[in-house]
Amino acid sequence: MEDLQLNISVAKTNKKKPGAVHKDASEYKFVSNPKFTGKTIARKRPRFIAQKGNYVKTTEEEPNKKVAKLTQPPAEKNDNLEANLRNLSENKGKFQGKNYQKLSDDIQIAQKPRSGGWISSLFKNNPDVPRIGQRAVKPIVEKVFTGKTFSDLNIHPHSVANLQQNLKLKELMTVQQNAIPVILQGRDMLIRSQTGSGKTLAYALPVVEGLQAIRPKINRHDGIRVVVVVPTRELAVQTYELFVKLVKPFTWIVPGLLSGGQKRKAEKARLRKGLSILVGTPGRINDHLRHTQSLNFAKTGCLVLDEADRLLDMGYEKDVAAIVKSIEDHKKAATYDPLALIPDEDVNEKEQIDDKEEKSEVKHHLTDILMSKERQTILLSATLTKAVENLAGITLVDPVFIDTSEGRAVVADSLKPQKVDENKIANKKEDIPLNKNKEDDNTQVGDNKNKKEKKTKDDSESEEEEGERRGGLKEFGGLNRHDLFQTTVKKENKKYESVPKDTTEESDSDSDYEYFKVQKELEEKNTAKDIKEQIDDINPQETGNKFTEAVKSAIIEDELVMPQTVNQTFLVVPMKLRLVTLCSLIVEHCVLNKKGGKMIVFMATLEMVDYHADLIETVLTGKKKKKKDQEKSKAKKRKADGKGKDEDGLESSSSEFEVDYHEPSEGGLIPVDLEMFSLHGSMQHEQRIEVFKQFREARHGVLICTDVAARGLDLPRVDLVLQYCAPASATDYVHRVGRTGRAAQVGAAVMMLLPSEAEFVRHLEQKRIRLRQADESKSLEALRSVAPAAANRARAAIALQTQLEHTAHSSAEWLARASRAYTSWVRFYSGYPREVRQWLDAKQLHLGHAAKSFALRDTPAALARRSKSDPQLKKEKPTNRLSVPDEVDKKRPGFGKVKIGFNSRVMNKQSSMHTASEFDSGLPPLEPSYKKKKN
Ligand SMILES: Nc1ncnc2c1ncn2[C@@H]1O[C@H](COP(=O)(O)OP(=O)(O)OP(=O)(O)O)[C@@H](O)[C@H]1O
Repeated sequence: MEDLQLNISVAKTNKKKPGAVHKDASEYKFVSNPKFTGKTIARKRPRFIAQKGNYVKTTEEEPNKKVAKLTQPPAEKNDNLEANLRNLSENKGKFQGKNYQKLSDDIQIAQKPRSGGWISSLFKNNPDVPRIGQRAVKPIVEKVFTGKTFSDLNIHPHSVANLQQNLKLKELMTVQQNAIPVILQGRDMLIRSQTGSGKTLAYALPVVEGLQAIRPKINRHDGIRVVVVVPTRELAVQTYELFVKLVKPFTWIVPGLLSGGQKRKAEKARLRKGLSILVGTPGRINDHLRHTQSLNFAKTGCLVLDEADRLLDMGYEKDVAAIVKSIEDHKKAATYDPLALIPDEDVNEKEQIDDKEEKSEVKHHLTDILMSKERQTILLSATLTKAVENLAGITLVDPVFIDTSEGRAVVADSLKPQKVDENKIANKKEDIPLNKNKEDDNTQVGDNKNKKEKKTKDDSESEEEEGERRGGLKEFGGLNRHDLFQTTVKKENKKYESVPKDTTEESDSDSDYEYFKVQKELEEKNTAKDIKEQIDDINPQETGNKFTEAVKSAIIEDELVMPQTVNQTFLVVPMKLRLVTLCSLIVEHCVLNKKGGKMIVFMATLEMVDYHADLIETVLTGKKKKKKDQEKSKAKKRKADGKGKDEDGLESSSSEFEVDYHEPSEGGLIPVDLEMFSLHGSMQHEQRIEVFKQFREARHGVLICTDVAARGLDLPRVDLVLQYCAPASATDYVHRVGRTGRAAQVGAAVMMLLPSEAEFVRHLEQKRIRLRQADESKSLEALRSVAPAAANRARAAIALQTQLEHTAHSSAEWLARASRAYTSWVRFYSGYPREVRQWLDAKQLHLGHAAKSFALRDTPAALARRSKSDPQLKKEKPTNRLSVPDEVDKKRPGFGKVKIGFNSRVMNKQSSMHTASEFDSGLPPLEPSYKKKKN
């Protein structure tokens, strides 16, 4: 190891009044000298020079003249430290670099602030904040609600009543109105609609409808009928919970959850007991496919890939491909079992009769598919990528593309090229319920596809004529054919409106039967004239709106749709002011806001999340922060190593720190009442789900998180999304912002940018996202309530920054966490994908200022040294650890043969690297990466 010459100067390196007492760690300077001779050399610049333990004061005018000899060193502790340092340098062989670092940290911690706090140069040398003029951007609009109700759909009245009474949902959302009838037809589908637009219900409701209609009724031992794959555990829990609510009236349908991090044994037992609907993360599902015999997809008739682009982005492509392959293989392998068609003996006679009648009345083709060897596949996302297009190409057969944004094709069907008068249809789609598939194009779907539609044709001549005229147009701008009877059916349905809230028995097939009878009668009553009148309003022209074309053009256009109810702004803040600005925005929104705001703060790395959540909570609320799990494991470790000493044998400092709140003097802070939550992919599973549930229930508070919370999560009442770190792509921006303004609620989104990053908004404008620059001068205002004695907001910010720095330097643990957070952010920053690097350029960063924004007082060089010696900071580059290594693939039965149809190179590797560390499949390591050598 390189020799180190440690020049300990007790003078501050920057200007200071002569004779001042030196208390800041930056006063010490460590100089590397390869020609180290063992001597400690005094430097000229400092006014206090260390000479063999004696402190000698010099003057600036006569630097070599000793004017006074201090009998005592400035502080005993510093003296010890200095002696330790010297000792270390002399015993260099015995110690590794981290020991030096440990001492350097101890020196920093030993420094106490002066009574007034450190003088912070927060407001000096900051770059000017540029004014980014707003360009005329016309955002793409998507109408959220349709004015139609669930009873307008051709679904079971118990479902309608359940939605109204238990889920409190009445009106149909656009995507639901468009997608549900098509899904009920059993068509494969790609759905794109904006965040918070109700996509989950758009597929979950028809799936439950299809399942409940199967006769004889399915039971949990029949096998898994529906598989729903989602990218994160929280989303899996959320989706599973929705299914639980939807199947309430149909208790014979059993949903189940497989998400990473849970005990495999419990999940195995659940699978053995049997499930009808399986919701899970791809890694975990695959894990069970390999290890759990009872997981079989032979009966699976529907596969849903939610947040499809993210599933591919996260490196799950192999797992997704393996799931698709398993479904195909299991279905093929399943032998035809004629006995299965014989009803159970214990089914009573009456039920058998009902079943028979209902069987002949299968309402939806989806029910047929769920009973057959076919498969329906549904892909969904608010944003599309080339990888999704490729995935669609592989997994979808004769698909329909539904895009709910205005001005674009509402529906693009792969079956017959159609030219649609888009504007007219967009205008008409809310008002005019249309009939769906026509006979002439149904033939292309396959014989078994549209039994119900055949019936429709018989019922209505005019529909057939219309179908011919439109060349079999699949225009799902309205409701299915049941809508045509909606008014009368609604009246008749009244008697079915109440659903037992706690249904423990199977729903009564009597009422089902009666309902179908009434419905049939009503259908018959409906005249051809009525239908024609309604359809005549639409006169779509011919040719040209095919699935692939529509998807391609949607991807090429690369325009993103944002909820119009979200007020989007960006705030340009110089680096040094970022942390205090963040605190100010939190206080303003969650403390000063009388209604009590609920906000999400997105950060780049899990180290940042952990550190900031604890630091801000400690300083703003004055609470002692205990990280229970960490503390426990540390306590155990300490016990094992010898009481109170760390691995270097040095006294370990307490990891807890209580903020000393002074009487409101100039530098004093008063604690505020604030609920803090943090969420990232490396948290323990139980903790992670607990935080998710707690924040979901909370009325106000702050969630600091990584992008693990950016997708699909429906967290009620979130009225502000703050992006503390710029997103890795415009798509990520959309999904982060999408956590607010859901279901047409009002929300706000603020993106914090550095002056060097300000032009990033131009990139978003190109995607038709419109943002307004917020006035940064007011962003610190809220801090005056935290530091009431401060003369102005700048003083308040300085007081807060001082306290933040003081806390960050209060123990070795804090300091290590701060450094880790800083280092992880620097690494993250230099890994921004190429598309955005011109605006988010690591070369533009001022690392010294950046350190300040992490409440650190070190120089970048010192921080780099610390990160090198930090055993906890992973040295290897972040890898896509969710994908299974190729060599492991080969060992899996059947897995190695999977041909990955969608080009994994298409996926943005950079972006997957960014997210890789945030997500965890919950899988144990497949093989130990190395074996420890025993000496
Ligand atoms: N018909 C409806 N009426 C009112 N609210 C609804 C309706 N359907 C769904 N919602 C609510 O809308 C919210 C958003 O729904 P959901 O989570 O399905 O959106 P999403 O489109 O999947 O969003 P993301 O793209 O972010 O995943 C949920 O709170 C849900 O309960």
